[in-house]
Amino acid sequence: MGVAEKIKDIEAEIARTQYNKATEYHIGLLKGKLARLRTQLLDESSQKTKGYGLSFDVMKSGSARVALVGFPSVGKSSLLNTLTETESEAAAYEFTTLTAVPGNLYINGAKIQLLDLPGIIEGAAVGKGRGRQVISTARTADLVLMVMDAAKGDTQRRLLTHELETMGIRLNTRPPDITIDIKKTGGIKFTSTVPLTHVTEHMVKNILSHEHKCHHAHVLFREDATVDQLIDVLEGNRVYMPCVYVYNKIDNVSIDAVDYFSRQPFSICTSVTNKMNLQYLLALIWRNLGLVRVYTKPRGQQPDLDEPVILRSGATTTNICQGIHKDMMDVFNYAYVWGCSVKHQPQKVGRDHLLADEDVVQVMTRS
Ligand SMILES: Nc1nc2c(ncn2[C@@H]2O[C@H](COP(=O)(O)OP(=O)(O)OP(=O)(O)O)[C@@H](O)[C@H]2O)c(=O)[nH]1
Ligand SMILES: [K+]
Ligand SMILES: [Mg+2]
Repeated sequence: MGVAEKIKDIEAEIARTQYNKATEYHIGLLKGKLARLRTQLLDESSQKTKGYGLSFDVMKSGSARVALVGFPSVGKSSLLNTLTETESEAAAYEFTTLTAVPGNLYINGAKIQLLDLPGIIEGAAVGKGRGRQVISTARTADLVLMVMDAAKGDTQRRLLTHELETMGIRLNTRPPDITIDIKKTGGIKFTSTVPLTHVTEHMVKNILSHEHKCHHAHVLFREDATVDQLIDVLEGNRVYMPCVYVYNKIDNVSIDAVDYFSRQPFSICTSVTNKMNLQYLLALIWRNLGLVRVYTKPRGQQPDLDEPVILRSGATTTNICQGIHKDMMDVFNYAYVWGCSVKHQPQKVGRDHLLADEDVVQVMTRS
């Protein structure tokens, strides 16, 4: 039996087993086995491409990458054509787009890569061919735009989320707060700092020893995590990224449907053909990428507000200095900062100061 068939078997067994206190242990082990097989499947396919990964060969460019993922003919290419200078063929038949097509978005002075991808269908993650390649490419993005046909909305969202999860993508959530420290001896030591309602020590030990052949480790739970979250930590090949759910073609549905979709978490309704809500979409993309604009101010001059330096959230004074000149940190003394990251305007800060969006920074070098 091939790996894909084994996966199907276990999925079917999990689906037909009713979840309760008596079965949760068994289901936990099955999930562990399933995760192992899925990782094996991912590894196998990347070996075939000589460790190159499965993804489409498109260079990253700009400050971030946003991937368009969705069923065929939901309007991904039409969206790329409307928001960027790039032309990607759009048409009324399914699977019009056959490869990855990059375009540039300009938001708040930042250049962001928008990546059009072929449409995918249910089973893409375990099937052969382009579906896996699409999701592998989505794994390299900083944000996923899940584009859907509002007339089919909720089902598409559920099915696609499952496909992405199968390939190790976790949307709109943080990595679980679990640490697993592999040891040489001493057995498995299990501790938690909070009461656990989803897993037991027995289950954790069994998943570690059966599926991972790990018999000596310190396991620490700092949150009430589920068995799926434990498996995510054990498998270790997960990517965590934000996702915006785009319900497109709202020109085709009732106002009640629009109202309903708009209220779903991380969601937006658009009509590409009628250019409805596209400005708000750009604003949502910006917010979810968490980029930071920083303006530099030369001594004795006004800051240059037309040319922000674009940094990732979590950027410090050091990062902006490195952006100005590679040897800047050698002569860095301190910096003055104006903006939301400081209490006093300006405030003197050191090299590890955390910058906020729209801060102004004046670097003072050692004389
Ligand atoms: N009514 C309506 N039609 C739209 C909208 N956006 C796109 N379309 C139409 O939907 C069809 C498919 O659009 P594409 O942009 O090719 O869709 P796609 O998701 O890129 O499709 P694939 O590349 O085949 O996966 C085209 O006929 C578009 O004109 C919209 O907002 N409303
Ligand atoms: K199409
Ligand atoms: Mg397309």
